Amino acid sequence: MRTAYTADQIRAAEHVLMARLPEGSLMRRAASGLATVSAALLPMVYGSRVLLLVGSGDNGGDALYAGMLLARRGARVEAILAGTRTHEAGLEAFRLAGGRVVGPEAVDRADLSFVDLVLDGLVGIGVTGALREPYAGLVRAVNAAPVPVVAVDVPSGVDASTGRVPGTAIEAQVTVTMGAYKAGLLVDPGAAHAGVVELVDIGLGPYLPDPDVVVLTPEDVAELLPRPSNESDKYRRGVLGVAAGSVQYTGAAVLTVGGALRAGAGMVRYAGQSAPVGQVRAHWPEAVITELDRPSIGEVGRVQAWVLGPGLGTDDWAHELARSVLASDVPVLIDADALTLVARDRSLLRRTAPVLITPHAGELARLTRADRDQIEAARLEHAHRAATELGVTVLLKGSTTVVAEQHRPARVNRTGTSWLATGGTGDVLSGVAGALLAQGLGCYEAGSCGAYLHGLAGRIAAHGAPLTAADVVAEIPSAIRTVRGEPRSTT
Ligand SMILES: NC(=O)C1=CN([C@@H]2O[C@H](COP(=O)(O)OP(=O)(O)OC[C@H]3O[C@@H](n4cnc5c(N)ncnc54)[C@H](O)[C@@H]3O)[C@@H](O)[C@H]2O)[C@@H](O)CC1
Ligand SMILES: Nc1ncnc2c1ncn2[C@@H]1O[C@H](COP(=O)(O)OP(=O)(O)O)[C@@H](O)[C@H]1O
Ligand SMILES: [K+]
Repeated sequence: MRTAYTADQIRAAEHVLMARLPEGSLMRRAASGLATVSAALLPMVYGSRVLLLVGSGDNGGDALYAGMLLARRGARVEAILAGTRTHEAGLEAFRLAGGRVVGPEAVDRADLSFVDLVLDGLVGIGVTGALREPYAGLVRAVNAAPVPVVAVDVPSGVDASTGRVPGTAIEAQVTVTMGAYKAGLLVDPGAAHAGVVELVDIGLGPYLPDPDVVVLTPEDVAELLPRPSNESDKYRRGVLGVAAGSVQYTGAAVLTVGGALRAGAGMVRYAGQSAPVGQVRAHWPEAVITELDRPSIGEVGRVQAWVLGPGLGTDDWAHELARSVLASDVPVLIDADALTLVARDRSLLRRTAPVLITPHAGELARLTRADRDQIEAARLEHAHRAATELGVTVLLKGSTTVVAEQHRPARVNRTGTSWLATGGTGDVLSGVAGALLAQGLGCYEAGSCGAYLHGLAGRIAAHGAPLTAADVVAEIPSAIRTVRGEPRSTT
């Protein structure tokens, strides 16, 4: 499990560690890691040109000490001192090693074309709000130039705790982060600015509290995924009910059922009207089907969980069917049209069995009456707030998927690909996560493992080219084999 923390958590841990060490030793450790990563990005350190952007705080200090180490190895290192102050000891050490201070005009396009690497040490976990001048102008100039950038600790302009980017922010190829991952490096929009994140161990580990954010590894997912045993039968493995699809949206039913079957449900019971029933029957003879003549699941038979909503419509029939599903005593995953129904009628959420909702930012905006852009800018905060306010587990979809539940670290998933931004892939995710719920995983585990597998299946299906939602369904078994470390094909 990869764990990540807020700026305050990091600061508190650093404080304790620093009190036990001689002054400056943490910064020396940080700078040494930074110089090592930077050197590896240069074809040859000796003779290469490195430009440091140095801000007024310790982030600038890290950059200066790393610049000192590179200068000692023969690099031509220059520093723009952008702050009103500069880390004094760092600057002295930098100068003694042969580093030169230059004016801000060094970021002119012509000058940058001679630079092999920029180290961004303007601001780290100490940032507040949007980057101010002259930092913002320097960052714009560097972003516009074709020069690789290593961000020190956090890309300047990214909020380390939340991943918010309230103004300009550096676009780094690599971010060398000190002591522990910052949550904002793992969540968009911040993550998109960070590039590859390299962690430098400065000995902070024992002093860190419970994490704010967690990222699952393939090993974590493999351990959490249910696996049939000798005693298993289709009922014991988990039966999922699917209430999805309508006359207008028959495909949603097919995709949800497909996602569920491929993700290992022992059985899928599909309940719907005649049009989607015909389609589901044609595509998935494995599904057990109840054609509904009234909006009730009374005749459907026992299930261990429900998926409610993809393509269901929002008319009175759909509303009644939603009420019937939510009146059951098993976990329910609520998606798509059913989220619109819940936004209109919150009383639908009054139940004791668990609820997992799987909105994209627009759907969450409707549910919580927040602004869509604000949700996308601060995904962690909004997912957590919705989980607390609604008393449910929230899986917020998008380029970074966030799974939030009250009193637990947010689980962040980035296995996906932007090729997944196509109609119907969300229905597949509902089927996958629903199947995991039916197999006995809690909402938090089913949501985070479902997002992981769905994203990975999308990546395998896309392979650098457009995909369809049906392709994602087909690759779910490959994704499961991949996390289990089994060969993808036995042929
Ligand atoms: N404390 C330590 O011993 C260690 C600190 N480390 C480094 O120290 C950094 C934190 O240092 P600081 O606490 O000094 O904070 P920073 O260096 O991150 O930033 C603080 C400075 O930035 C300015 N600033 C804040 N927001 C700004 C904005 N929007 N526009 C322009 N200027 C802004 C502030 O006025 C302040 O001078 C970490 O990110 C890391 O790089 C590492 O060396 C590890 C050890
Ligand atoms: N830019 C992106 N990068 C990675 N994954 C994405 C991106 N955009 C969308 N996705 C994923 O694609 C799926 C789209 O779901 P959704 O918005 O519900 O679409 P639909 O309703 O058409 O099925 C979600 O799993 C989401 O996380
Ligand atoms: K920085």
